[in-house]
Amino acid sequence: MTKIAAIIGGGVIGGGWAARFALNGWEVQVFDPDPQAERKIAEVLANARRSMPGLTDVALPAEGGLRFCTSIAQAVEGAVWIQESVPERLEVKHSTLAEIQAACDAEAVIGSSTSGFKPSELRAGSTRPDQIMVAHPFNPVYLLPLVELVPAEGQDGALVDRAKELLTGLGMYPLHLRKEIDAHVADRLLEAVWRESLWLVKDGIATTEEIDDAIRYGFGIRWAQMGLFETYRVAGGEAGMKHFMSQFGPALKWPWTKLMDVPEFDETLVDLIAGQSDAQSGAYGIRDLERIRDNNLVAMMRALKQQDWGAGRLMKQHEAALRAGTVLEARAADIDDPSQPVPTVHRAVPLDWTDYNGHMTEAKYLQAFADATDRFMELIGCDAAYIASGGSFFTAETHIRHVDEVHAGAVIDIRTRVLLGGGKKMHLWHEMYEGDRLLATGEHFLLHVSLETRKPSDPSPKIAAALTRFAQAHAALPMPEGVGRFVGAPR
Ligand SMILES: NC(=O)C1=CN([C@@H]2O[C@H](COP(=O)(O)OP(=O)(O)OC[C@H]3O[C@@H](n4cnc5c(N)ncnc54)[C@H](O)[C@@H]3O)[C@@H](O)[C@H]2O)C=CC1
Ligand SMILES: C[N+](C)(C)CC(=O)CC(=O)[O-]
Repeated sequence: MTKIAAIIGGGVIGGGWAARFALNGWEVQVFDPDPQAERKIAEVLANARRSMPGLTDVALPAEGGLRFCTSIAQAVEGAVWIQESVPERLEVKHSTLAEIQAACDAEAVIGSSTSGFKPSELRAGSTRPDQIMVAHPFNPVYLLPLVELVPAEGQDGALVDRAKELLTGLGMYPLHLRKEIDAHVADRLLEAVWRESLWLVKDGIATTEEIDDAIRYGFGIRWAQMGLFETYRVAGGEAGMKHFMSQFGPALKWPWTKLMDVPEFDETLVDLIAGQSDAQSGAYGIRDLERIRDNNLVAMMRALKQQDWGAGRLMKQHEAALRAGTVLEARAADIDDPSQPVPTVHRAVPLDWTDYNGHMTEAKYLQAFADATDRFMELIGCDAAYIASGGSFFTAETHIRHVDEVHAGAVIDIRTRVLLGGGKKMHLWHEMYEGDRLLATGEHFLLHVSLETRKPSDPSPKIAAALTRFAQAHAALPMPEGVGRFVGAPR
């Protein structure tokens, strides 16, 4: 069943939420009185379409529609999730929430993006206070998985569980805060760093660029993968956290910090910071910086995914959920009709698969075809358990033809045919498509081997039977154009 999300306030954060929902297959209804909102959301969505699908190695669901509404009442109609992202002023939040509740389904979740207000403050004067909770995201909402989910004391547990389930379904990480507090958890940390940084600039100790360098060349990278406490545990050496605390704890009482004071936010400070920021980053437009940020975030999260760690582990779990129940999960025996080429890859082109020519780079064609081969091997029973028992296939020869271009964010499908399958031999033909457009073909000859002797050997009877089943069925198909081609340069 199609799910509907209402986005009330479509600025930086509302636009990010709209993209997160739409790219996960939800229908999105937006209300924002700003005449520029449609244009701004279209730009955020374009960035999201380019970057977000590359987080997983399985394609996201088909994108949901985006509809701009002329009133809050129209936007919340039929919505099971309503995300309020209006400016951070309590009276604006209150009037918006009242308008939402006057029209929305009583069962819908109302999440507020507020960076600082407590849910009890948001709910004051509400007709159905139990429906409202804080769902505080991080910019860019379409890439960063964290959402601080802050219910008020005594809030309906079933609704909180439903909220968590829906957010998890969007590939997000709901961090359920047990107690409400001003600015939640993450913003308290960020505010502390922000305040101290303002002091460092105001006092002429460091420029905005030097402070950014202090973060991005060092502890920022560390934080992205282990956070604070785990990082410090490691820094305690073999004796761990206790040693770390006894060694560095007393430093907290040294005059290192001005964290309790806020520098005067006068014109001089604003001009000083803004001027340095212009000198540091003014050569780029905001949309350029957004794209640079997105490229880096996707590459970092994909690296963490490979390590099965932190935000990367979450991406892996989301990917498994996307794969569940699709043909990409089937086994050979589950494929009713083996007469057609088998779908082996269904994914988007990630940003880091593209090159200086602005399209998918050649090495990644081999990776995509290798993934298709791995998937086909798994399908016929040559899975991790079989390989651990000592048998596998080695590729002996590969021929790739690049037929057409493909760009970041595009969904590609690979369909695989068996040209020859019998005994030790497996001759595969992969075709890569974007929709109906043929992008590339891959022809691969593989031999079954014993991983002990490293020599060709017969596969298990089960694998042989599954391979033969496809080979015989595919033999009835016309021979694909390009089979057996070589690079025919004139000599
Ligand atoms: N910008 C950030 O880094 C983050 C902001 N937040 C929170 O998200 C919320 C929104 O912040 P931003 O998106 O940054 O602000 P923004 O200024 O970019 O967007 C606010 C949008 O709300 C619209 N708006 C104003 N009154 C409205 C109304 N009555 N009904 C519907 N829309 C209305 C405005 O036209 C504007 O497009 C705030 O509560 C903020 O604390 C949360 C996480 C990060
Ligand atoms: C600056 N801010 C308080 C609005 C930031 C956030 O709320 C979260 C973020 O994305 O850093």
